[in-house]
Amino acid sequence: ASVAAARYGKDNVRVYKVEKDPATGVQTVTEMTVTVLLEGAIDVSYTKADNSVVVATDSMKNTVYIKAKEHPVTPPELFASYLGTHFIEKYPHITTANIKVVTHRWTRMTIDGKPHPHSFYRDGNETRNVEAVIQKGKGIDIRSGIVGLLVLKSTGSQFHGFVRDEYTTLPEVWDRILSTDVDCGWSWNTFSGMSAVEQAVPKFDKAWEDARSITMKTFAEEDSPSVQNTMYKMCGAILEAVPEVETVDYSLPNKHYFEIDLSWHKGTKNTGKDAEVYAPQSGPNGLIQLTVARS
Ligand SMILES: O=c1[nH]c(=O)c2nn[nH]c2[nH]1
Repeated sequence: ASVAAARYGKDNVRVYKVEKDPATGVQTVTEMTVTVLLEGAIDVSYTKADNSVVVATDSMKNTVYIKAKEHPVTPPELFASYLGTHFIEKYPHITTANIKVVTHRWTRMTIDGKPHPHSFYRDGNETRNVEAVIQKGKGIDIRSGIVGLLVLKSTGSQFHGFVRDEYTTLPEVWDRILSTDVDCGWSWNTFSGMSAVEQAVPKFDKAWEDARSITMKTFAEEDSPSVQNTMYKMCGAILEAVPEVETVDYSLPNKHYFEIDLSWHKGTKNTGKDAEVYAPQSGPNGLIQLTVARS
C-alpha cells in the first residue's frame, strides 16, 4: 500500500476583524470562516508516525489569526492568497496550501435613513466564498463564489418539451414558480504569485458584484425555459463581464413548489391558472450543474 493523496489542516477557523476609522468613527466589520489544508512531504507522518514534518493544525489556527492581524482580510481572494503563500514560504516541505475563506454577511444598519457607524445585521445565509490553491513554483489558482443566495420567482418560468415515455408523469408547464439556492463560482486565470494577486485586487469585489447582479437580473428577467438554459446565460454574461475569469460554474437545486388540488372542498379551483396556494417541497429536488469555459 502507498499514500495516494494526503492533506491536513484546520477547519472552521472563525475570524472576526474590525477596522476603525478614527477620523469618522465609522467601524467596518468582517466575519469569515477559514479552512487550511496543506500538502507536501508529509507522508511519513501517516506511514511512520514521524511528526517531525507536522506543522500542528493548532499552529495553523494561530497563523490564521496572526495573518488576519497583519494583513487586510478583504477582499477574501487577497487574504486567502496571503495565508496560503505564507505556508509554502515558511515550511519548505509544504508545497501546496488549499485555503477556503467563507465570508458571512454583516450588512450595515440604516437608522433613520442614515448608515449606522457600528451596527450591522446578518443579511441572510448567503456567503461570499473563495477557494485558493497556492502551489510552490506554480502560482495561485483562485475560485471565487456566491453560496446560499436563495431566490424565488412566482412566474416567468416554464418547462415543456421534455422526454415523455412510460416513466413520465410530470405535466408540461408554461407558467411555474422557480426557486433555487445559488451556488456559483468563477475561476480566475492562474496568478503568477502574490504581486499578481495584489495587482488584481480592484477586480475581485467588482467581479463579485457583477456575478451577483447578473445572477439576479438573469433570474428575474428571463422567461426561463429551464434551469439549464437560464444558468447557461448567467455563465455567458459573467464571462463577458470579467475578462480575467476563465470558467464560470453553477450548481442549482430546483426547489419545487407543488400545486394542491382543492377541488374536493366545494369544488375549490386551485390548479393551473387558478393556483394560488402551493406546497413547498423539502425534497426530492432537481439539481442542475454546469461549467462554462471561455474558449
Ligand atoms: O428546469 C428544469 N429542468 C429539468 O431538467 C427538470 N426536470 N424536472 N423539472 C425540471 N425543470
